[in-house]
Amino acid sequence: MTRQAIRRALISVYDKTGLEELGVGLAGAGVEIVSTGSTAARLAAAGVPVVPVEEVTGFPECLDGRVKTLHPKVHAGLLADRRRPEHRASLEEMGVAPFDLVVVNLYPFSETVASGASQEECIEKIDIGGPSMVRAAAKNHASVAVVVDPARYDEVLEAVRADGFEEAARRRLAAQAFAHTAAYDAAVAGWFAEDYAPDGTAEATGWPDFHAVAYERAATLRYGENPHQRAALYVTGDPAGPGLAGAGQLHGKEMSYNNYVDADAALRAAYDFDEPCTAIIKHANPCGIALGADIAEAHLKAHACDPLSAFGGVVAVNRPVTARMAEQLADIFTEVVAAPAFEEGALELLTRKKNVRLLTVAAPDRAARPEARQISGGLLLQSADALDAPGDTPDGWELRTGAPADAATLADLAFAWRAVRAVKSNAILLAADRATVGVGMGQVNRVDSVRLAVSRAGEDRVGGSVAASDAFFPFPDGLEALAEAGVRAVVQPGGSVRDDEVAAAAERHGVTMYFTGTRHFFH
Ligand SMILES: NC(=O)c1ncn([C@@H]2O[C@H](COP(=O)(O)O)[C@@H](O)[C@H]2O)c1NC=O
Repeated sequence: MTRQAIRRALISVYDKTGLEELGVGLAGAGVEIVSTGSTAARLAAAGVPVVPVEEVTGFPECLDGRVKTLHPKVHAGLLADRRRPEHRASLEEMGVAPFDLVVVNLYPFSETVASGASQEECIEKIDIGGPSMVRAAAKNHASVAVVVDPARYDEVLEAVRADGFEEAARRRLAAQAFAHTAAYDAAVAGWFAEDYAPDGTAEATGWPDFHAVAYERAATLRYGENPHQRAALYVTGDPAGPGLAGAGQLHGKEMSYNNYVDADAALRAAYDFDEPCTAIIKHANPCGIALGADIAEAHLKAHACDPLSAFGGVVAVNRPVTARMAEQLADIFTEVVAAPAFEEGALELLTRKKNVRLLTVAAPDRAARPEARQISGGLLLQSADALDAPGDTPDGWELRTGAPADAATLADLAFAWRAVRAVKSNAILLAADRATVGVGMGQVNRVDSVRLAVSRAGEDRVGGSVAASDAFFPFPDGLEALAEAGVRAVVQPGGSVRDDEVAAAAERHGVTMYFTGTRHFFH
């Protein structure tokens, strides 16, 4: 059996988009329509002949709609495998007519939870009969076509005219249907697990004992981190929502796997600041982050940090790209520019470069979801590093050595402290005039990160700069190397057993040193 002619359909939809057109088309092709409550009412109002499901079941819809379609007269009609003579005989014996098409979409459970509705209301929006029909029809796709997406109604009408869906098409519809109910169940199970972990620990630990998030493929990428690796992009929730996965691409080549990784790091850095900020990233590390009076100035300063490394970089900004910034960018080979928007003049200038990828990205919703990292055989979850600890602003800092910093120095230290969060650990970041001048990243000891930051800044710029360290100095050597290079103020978490030795070194060199009491490792 390849095509399965569509003569009888069951329609029960919460989202009534396109319902009338579907009903009119089906009825016009002579399809008998069986339907539930308000779906049937909408169809009837549109002049579509419809058989109420109660007429099929001989049982009234009851318990406030909790039971409408949960009946053998419905489910036998959905589950009978018409390739099997004994199933056909059973249907005849029981007086059950089979369905060829099922069109269902479910109560909006996630939307109800997101609206802040009460627990009772959320529970009422857990669809039971809908998923039962969808799963039954999907299992029995050899005999039944199942449609869960109103965007497919045109295909349904085409199939009706073509004497039904091909078997392969029914299988694809079944795959979509099972993905639909799986995502639905993941949302319901996740919601329950937050409050009612079977082992009772969710409330105490803040972590549900079950974690499932449904992702849908949004793009197939040319390759992964390396050309021999396959890759794809998956999104959860709104495919055009906040953050990089929901970005719109205005221009340029297809995004690559590494473009996504770097653009994500760049957005993370740029959106850590309220003031106009530009972050330039290579291999997930910043080669320049800066604030400016406007975005063009921020870009100029960020680029000046390390023009050599900025070649082929990924740029993110937290303000619309202006024509002035675009002029600055025009001569710099840049892989990606991610911004909330591009002013018209900027777009005109940047689109002259064939390859540069221009992305519009709504501000990432950083604190909304736990961060996940895959490890062999498992997944680590952590709450986001939200930059909202008391020690993330100078008001919460402890002056450990030296004279209090003047306002400009304090502003540079505050900038360096937020910016160092975007640098892979061990991270040392040198800054002047609220711009990075030297970044030491990813070293396996802190003193090497210091040396790297100092050498990248160069003698001219390191003198008089300030430094931030993402974690405490375990020994005085790092602090000494900074002071000897000319750094005059340092901000770091503190908390080492050798804090006194580190402080003594800072005192000796006349370095102002603040402790934040909070740490920003980034691996
Ligand atoms: N209880 C049932 O037997 C049942 N059968 C279908 N539904 C759902 O009821 C909705 C359609 O109902 P109505 O046609 O009354 O608007 C659909 O979202 C469908 O998934 C049911 N509702 C909830 O479980």
